[in-house]
Amino acid sequence: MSEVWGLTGGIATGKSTVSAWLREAGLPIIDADVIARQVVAPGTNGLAQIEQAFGAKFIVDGALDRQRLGQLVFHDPDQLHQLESITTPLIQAEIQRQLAAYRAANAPVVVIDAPTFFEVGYLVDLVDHILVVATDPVTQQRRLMARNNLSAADAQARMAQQWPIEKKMARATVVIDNGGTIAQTLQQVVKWLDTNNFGKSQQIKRGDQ
Ligand SMILES: CC(C)(COP(=O)(O)OP(=O)(O)OC[C@H]1O[C@@H](n2cnc3c(N)ncnc32)[C@H](O)[C@@H]1O)[C@@H](O)C(=O)NCCC(=O)NCCS
Ligand SMILES: Nc1ncnc2c1ncn2[C@@H]1O[C@H](COP(=O)(O)OP(=O)(O)OP(=O)(O)O)[C@@H](O)[C@H]1O
Repeated sequence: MSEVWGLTGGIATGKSTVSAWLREAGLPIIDADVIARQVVAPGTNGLAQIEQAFGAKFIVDGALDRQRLGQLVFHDPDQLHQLESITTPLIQAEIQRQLAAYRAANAPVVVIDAPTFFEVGYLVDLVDHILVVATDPVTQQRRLMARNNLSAADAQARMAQQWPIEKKMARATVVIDNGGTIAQTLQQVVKWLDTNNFGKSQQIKRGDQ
C-alpha cells in the first residue's frame, strides 16, 4: 500500500524549493507543473486545442507562447477557466497513470506536487495527507515579484487566481512555514521526513543556504 501525500502551496510560497529537497531525499514525485508543460508541448493534441480556442497568435515556432497566454488568463478568470477545461483532463489522466504505476511498483510513499491542488478538486481524493508550504501573503507577493519580474499588480492578479494560503493551511495535514530562511524551512522538511521514516534526508544538498 502506497501512502500518498499531496504537496502544495500558494504561487511562490516555496513549493518547488521543498519539492526539490524531497526528490533529493529519494521520494517519488508526480509533478503537475511538469505534466502541464508536457500536455501542451509542440505537436500535442493539447496544443492544437489551445490554438483552436485562443488563436494562432499564442503559438510561436510551433510552441506555446506561455508568457503571452499567462498575461491573458491570469487577468481574466473566464479565459483561465477555458484554458483549464483543455488542460485539466489531460493533466488528470497523466497524474492517475503515474500514480497507478507507482502503486503497482509498491512504492511506500508517493508525492503529488501541484500548485492548484485544492482548486482543481479531484486531487484531494487521490491522497491520504497534504503538506502545505506557506508564507504570509506579503512575503509571497515580494518573492513572486522578484522571481518573475512582475509589477505588484501583476503579482496580485496571479495570487488572486488561487485560493488564499490561509484556506489551504486550514486543510493541511502538515504546514511547512517558509516565511523565514531557507535553512529554517529545510529543518522542518528534514523533521517531517525523519519522523515519517520517508526517504534519506541526509541526501539533501544544502548548498543553497
Ligand atoms: C497559463 C500558463 C501557460 C502560464 O505559463 P507560465 O510558464 O508563465 O507559468 P507556469 O506554468 O510556470 O505557472 C507558474 C505558476 O502559476 C500558477 N498557476 C498555473 N496554472 C494555474 C491555474 N490554472 N490556476 C491558478 N494558478 C496557476 C502556479 O502557481 C504555477 O506554479 C500555464 O500556467 C498553464 O498552462 N496553466 C494551465 C495549466 C495548469 O492548470 N497548471 C497547473 C497544474 S495543476
Ligand atoms: N525561505 C526563502 N527565503 C528567501 N527566498 C525564498 C525562500 N524560499 C523560496 N524562495 C524564493 O522564492 C521564490 C519562490 O519559490 P518557489 O519557486 O519554490 O515557489 P513555488 O511555490 O514553487 O512557486 P510556483 O507555484 O509559482 O511554482 C523563488 O525565487 C525562491 O528561490
